[in-house]
Amino acid sequence: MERFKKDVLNYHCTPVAGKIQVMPTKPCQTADDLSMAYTPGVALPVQEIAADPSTARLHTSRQNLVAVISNGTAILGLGNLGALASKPVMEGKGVLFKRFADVDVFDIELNTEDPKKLIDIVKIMEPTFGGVNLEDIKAPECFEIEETLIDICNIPVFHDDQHGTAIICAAGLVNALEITGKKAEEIKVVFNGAGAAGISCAKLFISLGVKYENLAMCDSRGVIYKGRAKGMNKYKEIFALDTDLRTLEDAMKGSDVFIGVSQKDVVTREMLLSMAKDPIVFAMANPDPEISYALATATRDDVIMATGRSDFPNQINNVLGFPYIFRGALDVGATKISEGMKLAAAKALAALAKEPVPQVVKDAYNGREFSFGKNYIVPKPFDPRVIEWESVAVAKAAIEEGLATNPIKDWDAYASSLRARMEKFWCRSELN
Ligand SMILES: NC(=O)C1=CN([C@@H]2O[C@H](COP(=O)(O)OP(=O)(O)OC[C@H]3O[C@@H](n4cnc5c(N)ncnc54)[C@H](OP(=O)(O)O)[C@@H]3O)[C@@H](O)[C@H]2O)C=CC1
Ligand SMILES: CC(=O)C(=O)O
Ligand SMILES: [Mg+2]
Repeated sequence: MERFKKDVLNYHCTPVAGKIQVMPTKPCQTADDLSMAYTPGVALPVQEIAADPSTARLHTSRQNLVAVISNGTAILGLGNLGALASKPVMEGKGVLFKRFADVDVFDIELNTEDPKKLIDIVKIMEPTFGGVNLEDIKAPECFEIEETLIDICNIPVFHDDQHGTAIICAAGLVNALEITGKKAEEIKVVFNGAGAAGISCAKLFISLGVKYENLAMCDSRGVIYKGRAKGMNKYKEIFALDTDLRTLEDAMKGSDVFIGVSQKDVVTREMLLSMAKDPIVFAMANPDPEISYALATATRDDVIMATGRSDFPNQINNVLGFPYIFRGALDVGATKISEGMKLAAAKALAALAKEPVPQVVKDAYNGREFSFGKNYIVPKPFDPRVIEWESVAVAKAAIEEGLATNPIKDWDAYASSLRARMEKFWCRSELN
């Protein structure tokens, strides 16, 4: 552990501090270049944009630029540690946006817990960005912030902890159900965590067929039941059960699925043993899950076990969502990210997990073999096919729903452009 800590801090400190920088995309070597990049030449695109705002797409970096915005009130599962402390995570999101989907990011950490102030600041910044990714903003404020910004902005606004998480979790659930032969309409599901991630995942589970009466949601006070007075809000109220269950331990007995989006180590061996046959456990709290991978798999050999971490099988993490969803949305100039676009992303991920896995993916994971089954229910983040499957699905859904201001006409050319983006990060021979 000490060694890991040293390596991680060293990774962040050297050779330069932090994880991301800004690079020019045009030459600036000569006086002529300077005349074009800056004054007097720059006046010309200024006038073009003033006359027709849609040309900002052509003359500036806006359409490939996403704001990753946090106030640090729910940093991973570490809690409210403030805006400045959230910066390593937000820079990390920037790295993943770039590495996996060639999207540029400015990370912006805002020193306010006032939703109205945060909304006003983001709205004021709309001319700068092609999209806004809200991150690690705690519930319930995150819901009002996102809902309002979606209404008042003409660019996609997406709270990653809500929808990115829900999309991957839904893809994982669909495949885990297929492997265990269970049906969404019949399963008993326990959620631990009724915040940004929990509420959004639960809503998507309902649209996949899970029944409200079979979904027990818990928060830091235990089961959310009808009539509970303390620690409630209107988002939790939707999932309040008419039940005598009061604790997580009560809810776990006989359940088929456990979704953890809360805190580390809150699920015991006994709770896992009390679940039904072939339990599905997505313990997604970061950096440490609700029950460790080692304890869960040592306790039950019939468990399908997933965590949010990179170092165990089945990483259910929104890294498989936000880069590709924004890639598709930006490329068609989507004004919003709709339910249809989210569902298209989840279906694409679930389907890709059933395809044979190419060598480049195995190489990225020390030569390990992957095939669809209980230890491989969603694609790996280092799978260069995800961009084509997921971003294309999202772009198509945006067009079908009338949300695209710049619809794609030539899908083969679009697929080639996505491959070209990936060639910046993988060499061509690896991708073939
Ligand atoms: N793997 C992934 O891709 C992702 C994982 N996550 C993880 O999910 C967790 C929650 O994130 P997020 O929803 O954004 O945070 P929020 O702050 O919005 O919500 C946290 C929720 O967890 C509940 N909670 C806290 N402690 C406990 C506990 N001991 N037992 C039961 N519930 C508890 C809170 O209860 P109360 O309402 O009573 O305060 C609240 O409902 C974090 O660990 C985060 O890392 C989040 C996004 C993506
Ligand atoms: C992965 C992520 O976004 C989180 O844990 O908050
Ligand atoms: Mg997050």
